[in-house]
Amino acid sequence: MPYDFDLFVIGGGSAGVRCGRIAAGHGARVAVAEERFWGGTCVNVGCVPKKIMVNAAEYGAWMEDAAAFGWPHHRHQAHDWAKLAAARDTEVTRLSGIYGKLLAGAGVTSFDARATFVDPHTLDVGGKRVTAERIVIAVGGTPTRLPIPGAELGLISDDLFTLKALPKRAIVIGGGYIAVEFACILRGLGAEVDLIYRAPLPLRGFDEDVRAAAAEALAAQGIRLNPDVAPTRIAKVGDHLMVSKSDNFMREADAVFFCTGREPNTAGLGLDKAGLDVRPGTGIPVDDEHRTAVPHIYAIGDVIDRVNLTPMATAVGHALADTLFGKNPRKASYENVPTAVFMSPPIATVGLTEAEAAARGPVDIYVTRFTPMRHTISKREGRRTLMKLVVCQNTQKILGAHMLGEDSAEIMQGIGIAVGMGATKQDFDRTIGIHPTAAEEFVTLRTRTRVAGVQAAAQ
Ligand SMILES: Cc1cc2nc3c(=O)[nH]c(=O)nc-3n(C[C@H](O)[C@H](O)[C@H](O)COP(=O)(O)OP(=O)(O)OC[C@H]3O[C@@H](n4cnc5c(N)ncnc54)[C@H](O)[C@@H]3O)c2cc1C
Ligand SMILES: NC(=O)c1ccc[n+]([C@@H]2O[C@H](COP(=O)([O-])OP(=O)(O)OC[C@H]3O[C@@H](n4cnc5c(N)ncnc54)[C@H](O)[C@@H]3O)[C@@H](O)[C@H]2O)c1
Repeated sequence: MPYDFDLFVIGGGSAGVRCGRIAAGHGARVAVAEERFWGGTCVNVGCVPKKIMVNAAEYGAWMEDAAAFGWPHHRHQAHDWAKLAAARDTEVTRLSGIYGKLLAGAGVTSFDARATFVDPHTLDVGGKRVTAERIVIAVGGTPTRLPIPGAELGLISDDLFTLKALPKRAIVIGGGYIAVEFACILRGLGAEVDLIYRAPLPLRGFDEDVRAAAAEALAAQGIRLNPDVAPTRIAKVGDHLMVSKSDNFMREADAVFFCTGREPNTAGLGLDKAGLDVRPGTGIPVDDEHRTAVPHIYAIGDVIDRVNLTPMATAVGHALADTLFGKNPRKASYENVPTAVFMSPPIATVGLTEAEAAARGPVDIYVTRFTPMRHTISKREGRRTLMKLVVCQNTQKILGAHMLGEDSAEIMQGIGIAVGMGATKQDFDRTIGIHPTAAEEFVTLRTRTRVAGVQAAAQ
């Protein structure tokens, strides 16, 4: 039976647009449906508007730093939220438009509509029946709220980008990427911020030294840290909100943000009609070729809930299109994915944490902390840089590199190439530094700080 399309992609975000565009470039007849905004989360309510706001938040402190370098101190007025919002929205609209145009340019048929399964090869696309030989599910995820009384009074990450004004006092619940980034944005723009998280340190999953340094940096910029707290209730008291838990913990604010994770957008997609049995709120299971349990249906990006990052989504979408239509079967690797948390100062990392590496065998640990040159002059508190290398004792390969400090994300991209190529500590040591930079510390870490993982080796 002839199908309307060779490939139908559900979702016009990072993963879906790349997959559809590349498949069309290989000559496939492709359609992509997007129900909300072209470019998806990254462009509209994620990486892009977030990074613009991170930049905005940093400028305030830089203006103060500049005074120590002889510049007049100009920070007499409060930040102009409306001006920032307008500039941000203009950029987001521009980028979202580019995503739409990229598809049109590649010859993809675009549907501005929601797509749901009717049967394994048929979709309802905004009321129209469309068939496809292969289907890629790239529907992303949605922010979640905690199931506590008053949760509906709280905001989710999308809401930061539609707020009309900076809340004077904000509570951010969560200790992950979005929570710490949002806490720094709000604080940097002038809000009083409480960060409430259930663990002793924020950023579970990151290296322990980095987590401790992150907590220090957050506190130094005036963010009130509330570790080991799982809130149980939000209530409206007069014109403000109160977050509480069962003992006498209570915090008041004008806005409460839930930054407590995201869940895959599988609800109402008709997966059962496609023959897929997926538990609500969980990622769609796929094999290592991103094939679901139904062989002609694939799932990529945040909807599989594996590594929820834009470059991972696009890499996988691209590889899948090359595999299916480009006569170039290949996989994007989930190993050694570099990542950054754009808090202030940012964290960037690639490879294994000390704990992960030590569980596999003996490792040499190199750690350094220092005040970057800019802040020996500015005297700004809480800007100490942390750099760390985790090195396999047997092979001397770099298993992990971690940094908290200014420009860490820019620095870690290059380190990621070296780590991915299997660079050793000796390769790092023989590289000539660029002076004077913070980055040169990565190639001048001469003294081992400690050894870890000896117990794992003994077992
Ligand atoms: C606040 C925030 C900040 C982030 N910052 C970063 C960052 O700095 N760096 C980074 O690498 N990652 C970041 N991320 C993560 C990144 O945005 C995601 O990993 C990435 O967008 C995932 O792409 P995707 O294509 O899988 O999903 P999405 O981009 O979410 O795209 C899915 C699309 O599918 C559409 N859709 C859903 N259901 C249907 C349907 N039935 N029919 C039609 N369309 C449908 C949705 O509207 C959406 O546009 C951030 C995320 C958030 C929330
Ligand atoms: N800079 C970046 O690359 C970037 C930025 C933002 C988001 N992202 C991606 O988006 C994903 C989602 O971000 P996120 O911050 O929403 O998720 P996350 O998984 O990073 O953090 C969720 C936080 O919510 C907490 N939490 C979850 N359930 C809870 C509960 N019942 N009670 C109390 N706390 C609870 C967790 O402990 C954690 O601290 C990230 O994992 C990341 O992959 C990336």
